[in-house]
Amino acid sequence: MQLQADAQPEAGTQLMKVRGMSMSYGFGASENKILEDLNLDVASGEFISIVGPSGVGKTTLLRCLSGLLRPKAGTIEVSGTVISGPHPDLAVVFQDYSRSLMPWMTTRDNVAFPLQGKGMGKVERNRVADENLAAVGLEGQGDKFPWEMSGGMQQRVAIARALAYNAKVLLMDEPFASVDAQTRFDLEDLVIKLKQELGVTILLVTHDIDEALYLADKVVVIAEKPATVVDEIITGFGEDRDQLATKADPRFADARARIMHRLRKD
Ligand SMILES: Nc1ncnc2c1ncn2[C@@H]1O[C@H](COP(=O)(O)OP(=O)(O)OP(=O)(O)O)[C@@H](O)[C@H]1O
Repeated sequence: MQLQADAQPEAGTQLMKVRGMSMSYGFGASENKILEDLNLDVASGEFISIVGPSGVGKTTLLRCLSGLLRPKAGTIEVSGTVISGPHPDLAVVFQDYSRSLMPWMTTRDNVAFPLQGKGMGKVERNRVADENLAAVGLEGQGDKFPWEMSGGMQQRVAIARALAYNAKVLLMDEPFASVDAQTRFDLEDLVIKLKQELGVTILLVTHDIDEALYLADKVVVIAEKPATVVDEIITGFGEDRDQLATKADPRFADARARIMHRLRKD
């Protein structure tokens, strides 16, 4: 699978830089401060999992990073440019695939649709869509409609759409929370493969500490109210990940204990 591997910036170069970011909902007496003075560095090719207590502001953080929400203070740089809204280098994959795919369009058309904005002709759009469907294990499925597919397959289509757009960073908000356990493991291994083969950078919000550790190069823990980054754990598991062996690694148990301890304090 080659796709856009060449289009990605050199691994390890800084791709996103967040400085002093604060976010709140409401104003004046009813202001609810969610995030405060949050800093984050994302290198090209890195897989970062974001964990934190329920309701702490993980989705709010991801929405700010994607440009869908505007922070109240601070800056977000993508590829050296401060962003103030959605950016072509960023693509979001939501938990609710059934609402993010358009049911009246075939899967090929769902993947190809955003490419119209890039001025690509129909033949080229369909070729790129089919290539990216193949990259997520859906070769030859382009004529199916989303409602003809399982939840896991639909989430693969949503990932293919983000890849087809040639995003440098995939921002994923609990993307596997609505599928069964085995499908979840398959999708986790799919994103590991996409990261390794395409060099795409991934930021994933999850409630699941094991998932966060299994997938990530770095786990970022956010906590407190308003929330900020309270811990960063470099997992150090390397490229070879296995659902059984990696999770049985003593470093996995140590890291899990460290995260749970940090979350219990909150
Ligand atoms: N659009 C909104 N308007 C007002 N308050 C909001 C809005 N969205 C979220 N909130 C509040 O902001 C806080 C953080 O919500 P957010 O969804 O970001 O947290 P989370 O960590 O992703 O939650 P969960 O763990 O339940 O997924 C919550 O108290 C929530 O009620």
